[in-house]
Amino acid sequence: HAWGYAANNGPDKWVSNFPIADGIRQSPIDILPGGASYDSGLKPLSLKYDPSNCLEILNNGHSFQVTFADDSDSSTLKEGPISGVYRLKQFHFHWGASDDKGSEHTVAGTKYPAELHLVHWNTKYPSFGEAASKPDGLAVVGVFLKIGDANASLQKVLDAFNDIRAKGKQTSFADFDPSTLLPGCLDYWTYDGSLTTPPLLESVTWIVCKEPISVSCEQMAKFRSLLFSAEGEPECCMVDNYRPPQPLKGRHVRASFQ
Ligand SMILES: NS(=O)(=O)c1nccs1
Ligand SMILES: [Zn+2]
Repeated sequence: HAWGYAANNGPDKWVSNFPIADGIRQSPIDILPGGASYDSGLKPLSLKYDPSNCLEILNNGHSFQVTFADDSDSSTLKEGPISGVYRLKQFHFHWGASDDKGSEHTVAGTKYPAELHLVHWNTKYPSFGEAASKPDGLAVVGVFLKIGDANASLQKVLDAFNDIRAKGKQTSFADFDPSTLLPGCLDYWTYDGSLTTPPLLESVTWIVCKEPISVSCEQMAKFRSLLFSAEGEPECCMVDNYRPPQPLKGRHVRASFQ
């Protein structure tokens, strides 16, 4: 049976099919602000996204994902801790069954109700697939979600959910600017890590924003209305699709701020 987040196929079981699960640069991690060292050499993030690159939204059975056209350098991440140009491929979220859990990264043990991942690949490689197997191949920007005011930008994404309730469903999704999902302050922590879902490849430069964005509890309920299951299968709510923090194994976390 394929990997998932249930007791029989969840994060503790992934190592049997993906031994790198016990590797030396696995993600997510618990970020200890006191343990991160300020690096004045870290540049501000340069994120430039073109809403016309937005293609579709899909339920892939693990999360929902908004995919972007990545055949040109019109939606890119530059600077920050990385060198070169990385193209936006997709963004997706991880969330909990209740507001007390759901994020993958944690901050001094604090779990947020959800976490946004904006996935970019290094254009020194020919494609996402190629880049995903290289140590400097991917850069993922992580943004925490915190319960508060409803998020108008996020609502545009949630309004598409009726068409993608079940695994394998997708629908067109156009003219969305993902930068409207970023916090006002782009201070970040950064460390070398991995994909947090199988194949768990150790190819990700993680860039985790210190400042969360807001989400209302009604909007969180909408996340939880999606299904892990496909049409015609017994309904299984898509919740708790997060991997818990992994051992740091001697890695250093750097901060872009003091
Ligand atoms: N959750 S993640 O951003 O590390 C990711 N996993 C697979 C593709 S992108
Ligand atoms: Zn993710």
